[in-house]
Amino acid sequence: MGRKIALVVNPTSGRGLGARLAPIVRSRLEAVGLTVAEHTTSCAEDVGRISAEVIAEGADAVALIGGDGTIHLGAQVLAKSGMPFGVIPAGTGNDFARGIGVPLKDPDAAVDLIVAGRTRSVDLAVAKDEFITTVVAGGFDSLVNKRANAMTWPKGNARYTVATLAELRTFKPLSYVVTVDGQVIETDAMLVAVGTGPTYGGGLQICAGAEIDDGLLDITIIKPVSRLTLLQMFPKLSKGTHVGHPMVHTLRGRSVRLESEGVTAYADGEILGPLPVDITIAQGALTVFA
Ligand SMILES: Nc1ncnc2c1ncn2[C@@H]1O[C@H](COP(=O)(O)OP(=O)(O)OP(=O)(O)O)[C@@H](O)[C@H]1O
Repeated sequence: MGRKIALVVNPTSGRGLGARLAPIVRSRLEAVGLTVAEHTTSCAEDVGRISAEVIAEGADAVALIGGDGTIHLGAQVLAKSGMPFGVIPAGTGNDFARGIGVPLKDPDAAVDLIVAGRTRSVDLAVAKDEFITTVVAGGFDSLVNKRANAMTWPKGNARYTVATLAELRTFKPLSYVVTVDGQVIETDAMLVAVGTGPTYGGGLQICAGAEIDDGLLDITIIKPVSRLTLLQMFPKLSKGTHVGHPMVHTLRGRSVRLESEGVTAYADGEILGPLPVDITIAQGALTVFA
C-alpha cells in the first residue's frame, strides 16, 4: 500500500492511555506496510500545530490517539482540509469516536478501520469561531462539568455522577431564549444541548437520534423538573429514552442561538465561553475513517 500515516499522540489522554497505546497502534499500522511518522504532543497547542505540519508535508492520512479534547484541537485544523483522519480512542469520554462508530475499547479494531481506508464525511458544529465535534450545552450540565473537571477523585465517569449529585442539591432552572432557524423559544430549562452527534459526558445520549451526517443540529431542551425527576432521568440518558419524557423538548435546525444570563457553555467537554452563543452547522466538514 505504501500510504504515509502521521500518528499524532496525546500521551496524557485517558491518564496515560494515549502513551500506552502508541507503540501498539504503530506496530499494527507498520505490520500492514504503512509508513508511520509518529508525533507525540507535549502541550495542547501541539495537536493543531503538528496536524497542520503533516498536512503541509503531504501525509496521506492522520491517526489521532486521544480523547475528545484532542480531537477538538485536531479538528480545528483538519476540518475542511480534506485530509482523512482516524481516531484511536484513548480518552475518558470518547464521544466523537462513539458517534462515528469507532470501537472504544479495541484499539486494534480502531486501527483496522484506518487500514481498510473507507472514509465518510461528518458534520461539525461551529460556535465562537471554533469547530465543535460533539455537543455544545449550557445549564445544569455546565456546573456538573465544571465541578467534575476540578475533581481528582473518583476516576473516569464516576466523577460526573458525584458532581451531578452535588450540583443537584442547589440547582434552580434558568431562563433561556433559544432561537432555531429564526423561531424564538422563550423557556425555563434545566439545560439546553445542541449536537451534531448524540452523546456527551462519556455516552449520555443527550441528543439521542442525532445523525452525524444529516446537515442538521439536534437540540434538546430539558424543561424544569424536580430534583427527583432529574435523578430518575439520568440513567435514561445512557439509553436515550429520556426523549419521550413530556418535559424533554427536541427539535432540529441549521442554526441555533442560545441565550441565558450567567451561563457558561461547554463544548466537547471543555469550556466554550459565556452565553449567548450562535451555533451553525458545517456539513461534511470532516473526513473520517469509519
Ligand atoms: N501533551 C499534551 N498534548 C495534548 N493535549 C494535552 C497535553 N497535555 C495536556 N493536554 C490537554 O489534555 C486535554 C485532554 O485530552 P483528551 O480530551 O484527549 O483526554 P481526556 O480528557 O482523557 O479524554 P475525554 O475528553 O475523551 O474525556 C486536551 O484538551 C489538552 O488541553
